[in-house]
Amino acid sequence: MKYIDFDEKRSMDLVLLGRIAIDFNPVDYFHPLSESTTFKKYVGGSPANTAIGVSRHGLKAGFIGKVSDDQFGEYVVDVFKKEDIDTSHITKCVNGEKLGLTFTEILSPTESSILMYRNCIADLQLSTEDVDEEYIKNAKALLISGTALAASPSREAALKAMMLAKKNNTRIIFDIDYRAYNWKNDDEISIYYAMVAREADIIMGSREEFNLTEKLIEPGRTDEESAAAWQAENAKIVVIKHGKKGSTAYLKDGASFSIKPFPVEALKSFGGGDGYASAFLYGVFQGWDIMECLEFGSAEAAMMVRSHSSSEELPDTEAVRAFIKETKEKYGKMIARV
Ligand SMILES: Nc1ncnc2c1ncn2[C@@H]1O[C@H](COP(=O)(O)OP(=O)(O)OP(=O)(O)O)[C@@H](O)[C@H]1O
Ligand SMILES: O=C(O)C[C@@H](O)[C@H](O)C(=O)CO
Repeated sequence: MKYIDFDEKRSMDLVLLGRIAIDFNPVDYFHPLSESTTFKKYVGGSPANTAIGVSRHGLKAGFIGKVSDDQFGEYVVDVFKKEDIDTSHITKCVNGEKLGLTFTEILSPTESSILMYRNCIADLQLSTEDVDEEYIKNAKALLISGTALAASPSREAALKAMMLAKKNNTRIIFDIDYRAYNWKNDDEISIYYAMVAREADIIMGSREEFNLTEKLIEPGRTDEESAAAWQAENAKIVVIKHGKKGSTAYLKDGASFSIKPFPVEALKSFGGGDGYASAFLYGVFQGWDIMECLEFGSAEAAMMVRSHSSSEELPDTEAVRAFIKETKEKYGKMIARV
């Protein structure tokens, strides 16, 4: 069942816009960051992780982004090329801006935090000249990561991409993806998040992220009220995530479907969201029933919270299927559904 009417003739499935960065995750985890001495380097940044995730499922993905003109910029672009992601619209900074670095602290499976180095940052230098109408026109969908809206000129670049997507019938996916860094205040967050949420066909975020989006419109909405309000605009699917409590997809006809997280022994509490988005969106592109999309998303998210990276260990389609099968054999068929 198709929830979103993608133009199947287009060569690219999904173009993602936002940050590519680097994660340094401690090898000596379960210690405070101040005590960790050894880190493993991975591609990071939510939309970059999701680009890798959907590409491993076989979607044809491209990326609009800005990287540093140095060895780290080369590293992330090389990883994308190996992952078969189109890098033709990733450009280099010309004024020495640097790629974002994220040092992660994994204190315990449930207590993680991220320390981001995002001053003079490459990804927020993306500008309107970097956004090409033909590229967006050739894609079935555009995913905008909310952090791209945090500051100019990236903010205008993201809004231009959104406007061109609208004009060319490219479906818009909004991953709210809130990161406190680089935002000036909550009013700005609400102004720019709401602008994109109004135009989006699919909106994905946590309750906190919907609260930030709705601050200047109507604070205090329930999940049902949020879904109905965005569906009165353009949204066909609204996904609201509640971390370990699970997540719910709301459809335009008023129906809602919920899923619990798959039981796993987590290593860290971050990285699940991008695995979730990769697998859920893959299912939507395949025209699966919404419950199958949710199950796939929840399964891949669980696989990623037990992994050390948020990118390198993203699974392919067969691996997610195998994980679902094993988990159901172990815990019973309906374990994942609310
Ligand atoms: N301990 C856990 N065990 C299994 N699944 C989990 C666990 N924690 C989170 N998940 C899964 O990951 C999904 C996304 O988690 P969360 O709601 O924290 O999103 P997020 O904030 O977007 O994540 P991220 O930190 O990756 O940005 C959840 O909906 C759930 O399916
Ligand atoms: O920039 C980020 O999104 C943080 C990342 O470094 C990390 O990959 C993550 O938290 C994934 O959601």
